[in-house]
Amino acid sequence: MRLDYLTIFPEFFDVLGISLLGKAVDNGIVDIHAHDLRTWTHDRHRTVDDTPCGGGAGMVMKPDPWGEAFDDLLGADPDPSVHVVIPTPSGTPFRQDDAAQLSHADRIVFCCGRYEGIDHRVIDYASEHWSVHELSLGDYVLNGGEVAALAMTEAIVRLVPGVLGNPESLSEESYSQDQEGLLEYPVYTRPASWRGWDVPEVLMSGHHGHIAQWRREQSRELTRRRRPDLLTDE
Ligand SMILES: COc1cc(COC(=O)c2cn[nH]c2)cc(-c2cccnc2)c1
Repeated sequence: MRLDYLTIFPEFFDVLGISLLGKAVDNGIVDIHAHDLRTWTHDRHRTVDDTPCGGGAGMVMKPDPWGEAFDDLLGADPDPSVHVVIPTPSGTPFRQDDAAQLSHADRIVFCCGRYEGIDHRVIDYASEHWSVHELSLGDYVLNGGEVAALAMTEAIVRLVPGVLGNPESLSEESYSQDQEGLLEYPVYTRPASWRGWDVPEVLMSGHHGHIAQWRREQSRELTRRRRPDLLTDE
């Protein structure tokens, strides 16, 4: 899997060389390239933004640098197997299913917007050539798409076979299919008693059936309290 990041702050993505994703890069499972969008500017000030047509506060990212970056990175031939991801507050919610689908992609290009956003014709042009996903990390506004791109990257790449040491752990996570889309149950480890708090007895019983039942009940109760929207049968 090749991941490209178009951004005016490419150093944001140096962190991808650390830990799990770093190992995935070292193992050649993932190939990461961060690009400074100003590479594709030609004026003395390396300008990437301009005032919004129609007025309004703030600045908008000019289309030209993005178009020239696409030309260099992707060429002009349409290829639906290339996924262009634009993190934006106006996107569809990024969910585990999106991470799962994108984990099968051979190529993902993250377009990290700043200011008030990117000239919409960039999205129109990209949509004619590649598979474009305008995705929101959550209902809040960030100064740029870089932090969202990092979070989405981790959610996607950890699902790629060979990246995680223990793939079984994926099946028991919140939102995973095996977890029936419920929140993950509370977890514990040693010591059995800590500052007056004990590990629930059932987890020390060695009775796998009771433990599984307790975990299912905990997941349902937690989901009912915190995320009733995830419960389908109520
Ligand atoms: C591509 O267009 C963008 C992108 C971003 C950065 O992403 C997020 O904030 C985000 C992504 N998931 N959830 C939030 C921010 C703006 C923006 C800023 C200020 C006012 N209005 C819009 C625009």
